[in-house]
Amino acid sequence: SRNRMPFLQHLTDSQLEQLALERIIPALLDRGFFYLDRFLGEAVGRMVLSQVKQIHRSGALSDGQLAGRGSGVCKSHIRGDKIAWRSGTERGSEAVGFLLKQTDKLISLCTGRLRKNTVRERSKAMVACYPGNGAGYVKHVDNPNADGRCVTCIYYLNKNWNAKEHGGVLRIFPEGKSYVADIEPLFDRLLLFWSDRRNPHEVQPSFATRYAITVWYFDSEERAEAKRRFRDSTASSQSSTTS
Ligand SMILES: Cc1cc(NC(=O)CCC(=O)O)nc(C)c1Br
Ligand SMILES: [Fe+3]
Repeated sequence: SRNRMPFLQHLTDSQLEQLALERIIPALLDRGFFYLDRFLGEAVGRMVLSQVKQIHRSGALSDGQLAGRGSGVCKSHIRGDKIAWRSGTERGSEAVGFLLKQTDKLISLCTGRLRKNTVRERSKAMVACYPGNGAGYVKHVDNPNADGRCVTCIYYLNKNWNAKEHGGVLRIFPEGKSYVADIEPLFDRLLLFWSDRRNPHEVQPSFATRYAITVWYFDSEERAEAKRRFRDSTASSQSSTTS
């Protein structure tokens, strides 16, 4: 069918392995984050972008949750992104599915050598769009309280992005380091970073439409422990209400 993916996978499995071993693992160990350009290649990157634009046009993107509990501040000043979750198997999201297949391979190559625990699970893909009204995303940590998320993986889709004019830079403040890392959300760029307190980050105000796809990879042990804590806490709260 027209939608069949041109399986010209940009990086072969052996290239992904070389990338993981020679570049990603050393960077994650040394600095805690890593990004590379031309992850999927022009053709497949464009397919992902066109599918994300279609998701946006179809009105499927909803307002991102508030970072702080409805603190009265106008919503768009805390988080201006509009989001939609995709597993990558939906009609019209085949290219997102292909991106996830590539990141799954890459992450499993990395975490197998980086962590004592395996990374077996991940979230769905979160398709995000900052509408370009000056909204950004306040400085935050993705996983401050051991909810299981260990690697944040963001794929950027913005052609001809000029940070001087459009803003929208992702600024990471690596814990304990004297520098910040400014990452422009460029087309076909993949960014990986530890999701915990090592990497507070913010999205600076964006003045053009800014698309990104984020997926979080879970450390199975930490995820299981977080679920246990959640079960205990809800059990105890139920017991208190019945008593
Ligand atoms: C839903 C959600 C999104 C994000 N996104 C970013 O940090 C922006 C990254 C970028 O687009 O460069 N972070 C958290 C902790 C949650 Br929750
Ligand atoms: Fe974040």
